[in-house]
Formats: sequence, C-alpha cells, structure tokens
Amino acid sequence: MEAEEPSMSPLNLVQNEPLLRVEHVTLAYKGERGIVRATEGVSFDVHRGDRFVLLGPSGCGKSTLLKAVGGFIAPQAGSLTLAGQAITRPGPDRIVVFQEFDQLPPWKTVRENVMFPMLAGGVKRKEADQRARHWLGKVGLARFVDAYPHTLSGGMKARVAIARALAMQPAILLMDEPFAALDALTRRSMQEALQALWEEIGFTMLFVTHSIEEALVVGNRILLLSPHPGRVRAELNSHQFSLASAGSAEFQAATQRIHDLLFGDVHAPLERALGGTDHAFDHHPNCR
Ligand SMILES: Nc1ncnc2c1ncn2[C@@H]1O[C@H](COP(=O)(O)OP(=O)(O)OP(=O)(O)O)[C@@H](O)[C@H]1O
Repeated sequence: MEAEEPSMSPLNLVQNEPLLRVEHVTLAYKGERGIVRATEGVSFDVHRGDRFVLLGPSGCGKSTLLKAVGGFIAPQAGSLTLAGQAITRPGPDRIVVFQEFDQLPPWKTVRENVMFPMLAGGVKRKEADQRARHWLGKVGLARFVDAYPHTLSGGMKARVAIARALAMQPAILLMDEPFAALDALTRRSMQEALQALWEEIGFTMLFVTHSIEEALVVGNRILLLSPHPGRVRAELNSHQFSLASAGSAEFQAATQRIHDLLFGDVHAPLERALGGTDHAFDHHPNCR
C-alpha cells in the first residue's frame, strides 16, 4: 500500500512578501593573514516557489552566501530574514544538499539514512519511516529503500540526498553545487529529476552553481556575482529555459550573454535582453 501523503510545508503559498530576504549582506572570514571578505553588499529576494540560482566564478562567495542563509555564519553587515524572522542559527526550515553524497553513513540503509535527520529532529519513528518511503518513491528509489549506499550509483546517492532533504519539509532547500561531481549524462538526468519534482511539489530552492547552462536549466531567477569579494553584477529571469531548450539558439545566446556579463565586457548594453524580446535582464539595485 502506498504511504499516505505527508502534510507539506507551506510550499505553494503565493504571497507578496519574499520568503527569503538578503539585504546588503557582507560576509567575511577571519584568516591567519587577516580578514577575507567573501561578499560585499549583496541583496536579493527569494519568493515562495522560486528556483533561485547564485551563479558566478570560483571565489565569488556563493557557498558562503548559502552558509549564511543556512545560519552557519553571521553577516558582518546587512541582514538575512526567512519569512520575516532574522536568520541567526541553523534550523530545520533550511536544509542544505551538498555534492558530497558519500556523507551518507554506509552502515545505514537508504531508508534509515533518510529517516535519520527526522528522528534527530524529534519526528516519531513511524512517521519518519512513512515520510522516508514517500520521498524515496518521489525520487524514483522505491525499490531501493533497503539498499546500502555503497550499492548505489552517484546519481542514486544524489536522489537519496534530495529525498532526505525534502523529507524534512524545509521552507527552502539550499543546494550547493549538488550535481558538480556527477558525469555529464547523470548530471542532466538529475537536473531533469529536480525539475520534475519541482513541477510536482513546487518547493522553494536556492541553488549554487558555476555552470551557466545548469543555472539556465535549473533556475527561474539567476543572480550573477563577481568575485573577490562577491558583488551582484545582474539579476535575470530564466524561467523560459529548460533542458528541452538547451540546444536552441535562444539558449546559446543567453549562455553567451551571461558569459559576457560574468567575464567580459560588463558595460555591454543590458537592454539586449536575454532571449531577445522579454526583459530578462534587470539592473539590480546594487549592480556595479
Ligand atoms: N573557511 C574559510 N576561511 C577563510 N576564507 C574562506 C573560507 N571559505 C571561503 N573562503 C574565502 O571566501 C571567498 C568566497 O569563497 P566561497 O567558497 O564562498 O566561493 P564560491 O563562489 O562558492 O567558490 P567555489 O565555486 O570555488 O566553491 C574565497 O575568497 C574563499 O577563499
């Protein structure tokens, strides 16, 4: 018998207030050789149901921003709020998926791995078991609930990590280059799987990548960051793209345009809209 569908977190609500608000955030690390400023004055809003992507070259502070949203580091300046509440510490409303899927404890089955953080968070065993089976089914692993992680492919481990995160019913799913270590074909199928899940469930996601193509396929909004320290270069819409459009001329033009914005002539006219006709590029309030 199919597990009863667990109650969902407020995923499909439409409200004008952003779910996540990042305002003028400066993040820094204290190193042996002094302060390393990772981001400076970064602002963006993530609304419910957004697939919001942070895109930029290595060192632009993407992971650091995600850690700050996760509540693992506090900003030196600026503020981060989730549903109007200041983010001051980690919480089950923000679950991070990393690319290191080998962090799945190998002595636990797939189902036990998914149950583990729920049990740690106080969810009763029966409900955790039900939710684990439900979400493993959603990511296509219903037949593997009793398998051990070492018997799974990289893509399957990624699916377990996503099921484990969604089973926690977070308000926002934080994904830090989750598919970067996968081969190209598996990466593509994971992007497809994520898209299908999002269409079915409509969760909110903040996704970090340095791949322009992945950002266009996965995201509906993309924030472009420049490095050292990370500053907002532009914010754009990308809802018109999907894996199906990945080979199109419009997709290629968008890829090139983003590449130019990130690495090339940043003063090229922004009104040359992504994909031609709609106003995909916005001047961000704190673009430099
Ligand atoms: N724990 C740390 N201690 C000191 N400096 C750090 C630490 N973590 C990151 N940094 C520095 O902060 C800056 C931003 O790093 P971050 O990892 O957030 O960038 P990123 O855009 O995610 O890069 P990548 O794509 O390579 O992961 C870099 O200059 C980096 O060297």
